[in-house]
Amino acid sequence: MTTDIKVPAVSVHELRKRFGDFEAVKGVSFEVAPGEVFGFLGPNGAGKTTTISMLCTLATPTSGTARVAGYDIVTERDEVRRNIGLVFQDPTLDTYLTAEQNLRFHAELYGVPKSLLDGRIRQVLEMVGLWERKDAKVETYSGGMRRRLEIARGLLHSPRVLFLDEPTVGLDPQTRAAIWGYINKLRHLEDITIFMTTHYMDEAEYCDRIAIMDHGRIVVIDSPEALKASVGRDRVQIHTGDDEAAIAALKERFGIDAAVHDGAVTFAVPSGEEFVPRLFAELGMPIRSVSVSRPSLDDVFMKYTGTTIRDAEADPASAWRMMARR
Ligand SMILES: Nc1ncnc2c1ncn2[C@@H]1O[C@H](COP(=O)(O)OP(=O)(O)OP(=O)(O)O)[C@@H](O)[C@H]1O
Repeated sequence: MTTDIKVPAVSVHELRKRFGDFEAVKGVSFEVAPGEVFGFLGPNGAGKTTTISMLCTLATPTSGTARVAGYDIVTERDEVRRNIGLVFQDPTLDTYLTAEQNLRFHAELYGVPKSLLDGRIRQVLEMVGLWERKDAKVETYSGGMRRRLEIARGLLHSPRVLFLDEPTVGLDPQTRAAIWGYINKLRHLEDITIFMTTHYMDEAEYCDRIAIMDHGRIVVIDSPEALKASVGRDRVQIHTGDDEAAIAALKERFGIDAAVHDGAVTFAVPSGEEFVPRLFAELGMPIRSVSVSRPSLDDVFMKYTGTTIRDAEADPASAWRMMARR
């Protein structure tokens, strides 16, 4: 099998996974270039973990094909496994061992050459800021430190593709920021492709490209910038003394449908800056403040899935509708 650098890091063709009567992944196709940071975004149950598990050879596809680091995920499993690193949602560290012992154990499994091992352990532990704590048992580590150690372990055997399934879920904002700091450092230090899933829109911004997955399908795939540009509408929020009256006036005078979000009357227009002077001149009621924002990835998610990622997860009725649509 070739290891030519020009081979896509990940290439997927019509991949499907069925559990009994339920098809969790309904024929997805895409490619990830070497060196890319690629993000899978989508609500709970969209099929992200199932897809990533197939790519990591932990689940067998029902049909379709995929290659990771140039190797087939069904017929060349061992080669795929040797060339990938995994950081999954469920921790798999041995907590009664020290950080260094965990790494040595992993290195043995992956056959990391002994001559390289000491230097490599130091390098990955320094990268995630745990070198000073290498001799402490993992059971004494905080949740954030454990996640950092898992990232270090995922990198130890110099994989060509690192899979991260929700690397920051359940962590506080400071630790999330630190983990992203390591991921960004990685891009510069190692010749590696990063494939990750996330629920967090702010994290998706760091990716070179994002695939939005919904109900087992990829609904759109592009860079965060291109996706935001594709929304084509700005978000305007105004504060007035009477929200109901403002919503009625927006409808009557401009034909705009507005609603209250985050305590402000909110609506979308093609060009917010051009609209604001007209708003002040023609709304016919006092406006206390106004803000205009460019589309965010939340707006992108709304455009392509018809719901916000928070609503999709929080609202049982919408969850039910999503189930019914399947
Ligand atoms: N082993 C299994 N048996 C039956 N159904 C499964 C199995 N694994 C996953 N599913 C179902 O497949 C769908 C997709 O699940 P998956 O975990 O891939 O979604 P996800 O997008 O990763 O969601 P999350 O963000 O919650 O991890 C879900 O409806 C899930 O219940």
